[in-house]
Amino acid sequence: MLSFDEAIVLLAENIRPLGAETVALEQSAGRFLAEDLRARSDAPRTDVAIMDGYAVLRAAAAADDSLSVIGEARPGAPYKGRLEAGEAVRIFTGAAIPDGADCVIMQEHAVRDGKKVTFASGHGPARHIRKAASDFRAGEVLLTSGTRLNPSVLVTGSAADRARVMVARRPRVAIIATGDELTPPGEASLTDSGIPDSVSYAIAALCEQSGAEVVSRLRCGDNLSDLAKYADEAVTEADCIIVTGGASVGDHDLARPMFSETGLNLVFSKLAIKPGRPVWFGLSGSKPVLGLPGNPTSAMVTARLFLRPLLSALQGGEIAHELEFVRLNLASPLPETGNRETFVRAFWSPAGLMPIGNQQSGAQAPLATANWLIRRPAGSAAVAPETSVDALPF
Ligand SMILES: Nc1nc2c(c(=O)[nH]1)N[C@H]1C(S)=C(S)[C@@H](COP(=O)(O)OP(=O)(O)OC[C@H]3O[C@@H](n4cnc5c(N)ncnc54)[C@H](O)[C@@H]3O)O[C@H]1N2
Ligand code: MOO
Repeated sequence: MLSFDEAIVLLAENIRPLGAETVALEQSAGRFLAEDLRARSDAPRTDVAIMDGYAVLRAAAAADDSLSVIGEARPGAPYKGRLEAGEAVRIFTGAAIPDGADCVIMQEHAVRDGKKVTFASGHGPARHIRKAASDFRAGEVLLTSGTRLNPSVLVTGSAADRARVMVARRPRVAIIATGDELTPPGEASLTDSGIPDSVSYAIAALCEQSGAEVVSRLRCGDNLSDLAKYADEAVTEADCIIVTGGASVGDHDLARPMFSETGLNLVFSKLAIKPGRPVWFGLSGSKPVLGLPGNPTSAMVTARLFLRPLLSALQGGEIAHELEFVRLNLASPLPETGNRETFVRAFWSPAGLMPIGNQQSGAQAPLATANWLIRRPAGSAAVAPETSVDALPF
């Protein structure tokens, strides 16, 4: 069986970015940049005040000197003249420092009397000036292609002063949940033995969160001709197809056979990981098809490990960026692992990572609490609390 790392290499080798389009900046949130974004001007464009107060020539503004207030500087409305010794310009945070000034004295230290201002001693050595281009310079690359425009990144992107940006096309995803037993949530208890389809909703949410557009989400019983029809439609309408369940070896596990008419080049199936061994990946023509195990915990773990990187790569993102494990301390012991690399579900507590009690692949309730995956190599010995482990936000 292939390892997780080997499978990720194969995934990366088989995904090509979908292409790009230009959108208005206000439509770019959550999208992946498909160009390097360069600054159009320096930021700040000039030296600016970082406090409300008075711009002065510091050497000529000793305590109790009375200075003439010769004008005002506001952000976007600079004082146009030149300031001489003995003069002050009323200034507000963000305004350009007038020529001749080298310091802003906060208004809390000022006593204003008509056109005159004096400063009490004790306003300290700070000049309260942000230097021109101290944030970035004109022409500097602020964001590189492949960067996702999350809210903070959008500040940087907007500051580059561009109305339109080139972004990766959103992958159109079709989700097919397989299993005779599945019902829409709200209907299972009305049947004798149905269970709510809990996985496809979560997978759809993960796709949307990862920048994709879910164009269809179907539930289908274990009937090969129906499934084959859905497979064909999905490959026609979507850029990427996700199948849940039916991944294993049972007589009713039809996730791969359903693509036999449409065509499927299997890239990997069955990995030496726990949970999620039956996860599989292939291409139908050039379109990626990812099969997730039906067990809800296995489905979500494999979606985190493979679906997120896959959707990111379709949008020109870095797979490695989606799989940045960090070292964190354990709050409680972990038992030895078996012969599969193991991704332990855990949550973060003030004492460190706390593995969830129920580690079964079919568990659903713990998914409400687990927010980290601890990665443990196959054949790891038991470890004590305080040990540091590799962990990935889940
Ligand atoms: N003889 C073997 N049996 C199994 C093997 C194996 O290697 N040999 N692998 C086991 C492992 S590991 C897993 S994981 C499961 C997953 O297999 P499938 O992908 O075929 O999953 P299903 O059989 O379709 O379903 C498993 C389980 O999950 C429930 N399920 C399925 N879909 C959903 C959904 N959308 N929402 C909620 N729950 C769902 C389903 O009812 C089953 O209980 O196979 C082992 N078997
Ligand atoms: O590998 Mo399956 O996901 O444990 O139960």
